[in-house]
Amino acid sequence: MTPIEGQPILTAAQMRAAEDRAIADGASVESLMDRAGAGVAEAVRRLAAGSPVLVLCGPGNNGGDGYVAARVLRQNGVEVRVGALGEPKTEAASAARAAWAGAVERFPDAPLEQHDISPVVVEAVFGTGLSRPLDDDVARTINALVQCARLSVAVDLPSGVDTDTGAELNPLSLPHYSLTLALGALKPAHVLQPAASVCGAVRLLDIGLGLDHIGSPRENVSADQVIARPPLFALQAADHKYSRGMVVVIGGAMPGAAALAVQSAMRAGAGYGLLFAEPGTAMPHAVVQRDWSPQALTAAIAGKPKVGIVIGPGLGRDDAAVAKLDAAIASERPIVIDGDALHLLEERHFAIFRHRATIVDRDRRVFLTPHAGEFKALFGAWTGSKIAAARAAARHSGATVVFKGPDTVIAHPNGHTNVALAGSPWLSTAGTGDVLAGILGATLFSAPFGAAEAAVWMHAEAARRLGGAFIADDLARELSAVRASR
Ligand SMILES: NC(=O)C1=CN([C@@H]2O[C@H](COP(=O)(O)OP(=O)(O)OC[C@H]3O[C@@H](n4cnc5c(N)ncnc54)[C@H](OP(=O)(O)O)[C@@H]3O)[C@@H](O)[C@H]2O)[C@H](O)CC1
Ligand SMILES: [K+]
Repeated sequence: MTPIEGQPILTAAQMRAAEDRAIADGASVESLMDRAGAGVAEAVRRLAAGSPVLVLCGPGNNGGDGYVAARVLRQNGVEVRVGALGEPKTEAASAARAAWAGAVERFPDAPLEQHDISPVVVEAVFGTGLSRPLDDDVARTINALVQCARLSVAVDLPSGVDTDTGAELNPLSLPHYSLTLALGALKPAHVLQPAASVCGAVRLLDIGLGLDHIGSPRENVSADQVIARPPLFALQAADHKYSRGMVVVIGGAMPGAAALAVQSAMRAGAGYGLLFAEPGTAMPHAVVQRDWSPQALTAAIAGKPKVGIVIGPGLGRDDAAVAKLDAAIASERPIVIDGDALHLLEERHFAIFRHRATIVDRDRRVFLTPHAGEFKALFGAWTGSKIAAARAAARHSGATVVFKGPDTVIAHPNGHTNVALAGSPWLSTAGTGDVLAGILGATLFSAPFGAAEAAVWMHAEAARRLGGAFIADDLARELSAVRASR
């Protein structure tokens, strides 16, 4: 079982293509299924620790994996029952069914009884081949058995989630599994909500598909990946405040939000933090404050090689805010556009696209950090996969889009897309977006690969270290330790 940080994410169609390639290279569906079933059995045997196991098998190859797992578990002395939803419909699954020497109970032929319940449930009903919602009685039976189990393991995917979008296909909400064993590669449903929550812990099982080349720069095969712990540049003896990067936060009507952003930038490692805010805003002494004017911005950054602009937190949406955004865009420096500034782009009739030549075509890095509401306002309503929506938005705008949420997706204009694992739910508190925008200002110059990925990771890591019930100010303070650990 492999942890999933840094792993590639493949859609159902990409999985089928990978399976076809492996078969063309000499593997067989049976050999892949044997490896998948044996891997599931080994993991379940260890975790079940002697408890009896119920394996639920569907009609396709996901069910085939289940029959193999049942056989291997029994060979290893585990007490196993098999429940099947109909007869196998594929050759490989039929062969696996035939090799299972025990009884096969049918479900959901009768209402559940107490004796149907098992402390350990292995759910191999549907995987990537699920094509429509589950029948109600099937969904109810699986839900009840999974909910009553002490340990529930989904084989490849929990039945009832859409592989590519992470949507739940049934109106009845799905139970949360203890563990999902992703076979061969992660799929979007393992990282996108709500399915990611249904999966519980996710681990990867290698089934011999030979996917090592995926994500490597030489191969143009799916670059979507789970964000991993990022490398950050180590400080050098000769570093000084400007070599570490200067972050300029342009604030406005709500100075507290801009203050959070600039402090976060400095605690995340920027050498110099400059805030344009209302006079008198309370701030650590290390942060330099200036009164706003476009000329003051030009003067402050003139001759400085590493300057990142963060605009949006607490900016407001009045005429003064519009003028500030225009000046920030005109500065030609890398820019993080967040919060109110995203609304200004949208209110100005998708000015991002009017501005496109100004913002993007000068080999400049532009980051848009919308949450779901801002994303919809900027790019329109979306359906289907959040990964696909973010990718289209990045291509369309020419900016890197950090589509925030419990499943933050980072999409680059070149099509590369990365997804963060679900972070702490305690991040759902006011001001944490301002902190993220500030961190991104700092990682513009400290992350050798992917400033946005590094920022999202540091943000989540600070939250993880804090535990729970923190406020955005605590998150900003915790960044010092997170940065020092990298
Ligand atoms: N990718 C690999 O290299 C390997 C994957 N393996 C496992 O195989 C599954 C995918 O197997 P597949 O047979 O394609 O699909 P499923 O087992 O998920 O299910 C398909 C069958 O289920 C029927 N179906 C679909 N939706 C429903 C529904 N709502 N209710 C009832 N029946 C449904 C479908 O019938 P259709 O009418 O839609 O044709 C199929 O009969 C993958 O997830 C891995 O677990 C193997 O290990 C080999 C290597
Ligand atoms: K399953």
